[in-house]
Amino acid sequence: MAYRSLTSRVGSAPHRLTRRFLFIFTLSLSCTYLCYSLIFCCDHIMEGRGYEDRSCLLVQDAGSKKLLQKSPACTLSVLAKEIQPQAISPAPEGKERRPSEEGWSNQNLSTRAGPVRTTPKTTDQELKFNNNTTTPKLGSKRLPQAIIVGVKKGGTRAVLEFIRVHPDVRAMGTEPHFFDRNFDKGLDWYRSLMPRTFDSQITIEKTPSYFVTREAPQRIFSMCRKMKVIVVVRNPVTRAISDYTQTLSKKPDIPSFEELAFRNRSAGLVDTSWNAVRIGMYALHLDLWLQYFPISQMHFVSGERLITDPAGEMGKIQDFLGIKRVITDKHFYFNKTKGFPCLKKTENSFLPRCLGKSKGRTHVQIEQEVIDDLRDFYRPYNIKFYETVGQDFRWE
Ligand SMILES: Nc1ncnc2c1ncn2[C@@H]1O[C@H](COP(=O)(O)OS(=O)(=O)O)[C@@H](OP(=O)(O)O)[C@H]1O
Repeated sequence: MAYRSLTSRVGSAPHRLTRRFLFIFTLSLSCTYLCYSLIFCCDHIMEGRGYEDRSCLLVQDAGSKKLLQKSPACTLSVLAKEIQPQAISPAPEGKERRPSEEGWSNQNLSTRAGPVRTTPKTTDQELKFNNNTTTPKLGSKRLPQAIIVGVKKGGTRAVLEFIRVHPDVRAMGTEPHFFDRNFDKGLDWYRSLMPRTFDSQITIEKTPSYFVTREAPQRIFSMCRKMKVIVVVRNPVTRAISDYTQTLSKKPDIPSFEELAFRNRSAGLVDTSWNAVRIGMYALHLDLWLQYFPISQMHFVSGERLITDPAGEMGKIQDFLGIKRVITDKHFYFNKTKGFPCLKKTENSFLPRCLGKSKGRTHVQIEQEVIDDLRDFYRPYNIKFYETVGQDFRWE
């Protein structure tokens, strides 16, 4: 008996040791597993939809370019889906399609439903449309985030030349006419024309005919619904005379301004089919743009104030673009010979520069009576335009 209890006590000591060892081993294994699971789980939280959605929302909601760039993956995905011009069928004749109307979603504008619900994937299409041309030192060619859409003879060249002095803006020098004449050439063609930019810079182009091109708002919207649209407007009567003066300088044999402007002069019937007259009916054209873009996404520059107070107008443009007010009155001087404000230095040179000879021409002399009749004709359009824009341009 004494022997049995002795052996059982002697035999249980290593047994207990083994059990203790097994217990500690199991405990440490469990701890390791728990830690691993926690880390593993966190990884999944970071990659989960909630995170992606938030980064996409930045792109969707932010008007500012800087936010766009903070979530590049989403931006790429948004761009790739938005820009497929060949797939956009024209709106039915006489009826512009509103973005909210049915059927629009079939036109590769799936981003309206929101990239927020899409897991960004890099497809061949995306690679094609996105920054695969990036060269770290030179930047990359990007589609514009802001466009000066008009108006012809409003002062669009002055705005472009002034804004490109800003270090955060790069502009295409010539007019690409993509959304009117060259739309068939496709977005790759359009983008290839753009200057190289860094992430912090805005790409901008100007084509004054866009404002009066029926398809332009829809096409621009389908490329980038967050596009910042700039319109430089000028007294429509002066604008028409400026337009006519330009045409006359190229074709000296055209009929007189008066002959072209009126269908029946004595009855005071204005010929609205003449482009020089039609362009100045701003309220009509603006209606089409407002079917796609909210007024807050459009900025209207006074062509008159651009001459009398260029720094003031440029200040407002910089605010609209969400960039620092770098261009101030220090950048301008009034050139008495030219009769216009000029830049003290430009984007590429420290020398002063005025716009070319075709900007600031002496206008053809037009009878005061003709001017008065045209002013009367434009009055209702102007008033409607002031009301819509919320600015009085004082053309009366
Ligand atoms: N700083 C400065 N220098 C020269 N010209 C200036 C300037 N600011 C505005 N303007 C006015 O710009 C008018 C030409 O407008 P656009 O550049 O839009 O013309 S175009 O549509 O690109 O042909 C041009 O019209 P005209 O005066 O009729 O020639 C100018 O009045």
